[in-house]
Amino acid sequence: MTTNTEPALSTPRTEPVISLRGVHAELGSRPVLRGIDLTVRRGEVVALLGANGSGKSTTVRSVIGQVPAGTGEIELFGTPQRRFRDWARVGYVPQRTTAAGGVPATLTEVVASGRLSRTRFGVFRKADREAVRRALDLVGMADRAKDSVDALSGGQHQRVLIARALAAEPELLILDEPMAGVDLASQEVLAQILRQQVDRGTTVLLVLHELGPLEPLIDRAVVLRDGCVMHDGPPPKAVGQHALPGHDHVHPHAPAGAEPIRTGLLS
Ligand SMILES: Nc1ncnc2c1ncn2[C@@H]1O[C@H](COP(=O)(O)OP(=O)(O)OP(=O)(O)O)[C@@H](O)[C@H]1O
Repeated sequence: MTTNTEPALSTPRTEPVISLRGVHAELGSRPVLRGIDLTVRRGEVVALLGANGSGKSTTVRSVIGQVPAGTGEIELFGTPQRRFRDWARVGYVPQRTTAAGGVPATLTEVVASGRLSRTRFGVFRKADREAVRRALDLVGMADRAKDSVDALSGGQHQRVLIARALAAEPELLILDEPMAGVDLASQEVLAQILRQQVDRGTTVLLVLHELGPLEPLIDRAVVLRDGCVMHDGPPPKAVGQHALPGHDHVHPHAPAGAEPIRTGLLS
């Protein structure tokens, strides 16, 4: 008899939740993604990094079908994206939007819109109303449930958008720069919320400019440049732009007006 002390090959973590192979995409007839390979496995927290315009948002938007992929393959939970219908399993927090988009709405109404995918014909049952309340509670905004989203700060908006994504109790969370325009205190709150989700086994793909307070959560960093993957591996260790591989660097003895020395991945 043999005793198997190795983890089973079928451990949930090996299951790809997102899989992109050779993905190309064009926007305005300009190639923006030029052969992206990216796999995110169940339970992983993967940060997508890169300079402005390197294709991070386009990559996540292609995953959720907002940008049509030209060539290449995209799979979600092992199903080709064009056949994937189970969108309630995916929570998405877009980049730099306000929760209301100019439409008067309460926090509950905005968060409830994220639950629609779990309802039958848009009818909210008790379990759905509870899920909405729970999502607001998770982001610490339950006491503001009936307030208008117009009255929120940038960090609070972001929390509501995360609650909207959490309302469907997704297995995969995709967040596009969740920390952008968010004050430090709210960043800590957002990091705490994400930590709870990760502890529950939620898979996370997030676009970041720098790791910041999320650094301890990140399993892997994928760095893009000009629509290509430049690095896929351990996240950079320290916090801040200077810690990221490849920040632009002007040598102290360089002549005035000299071009920055491009040191690597993020330039
Ligand atoms: N709708 C569009 N039409 C044409 N080009 C676009 C469109 N959206 C984005 N682009 C271009 O595609 C490239 C990649 O944009 P994308 O938003 O994916 O980059 P990013 O890495 O997320 O940048 P940032 O960090 O500034 O958000 C950029 O050059 C951008 O100008």
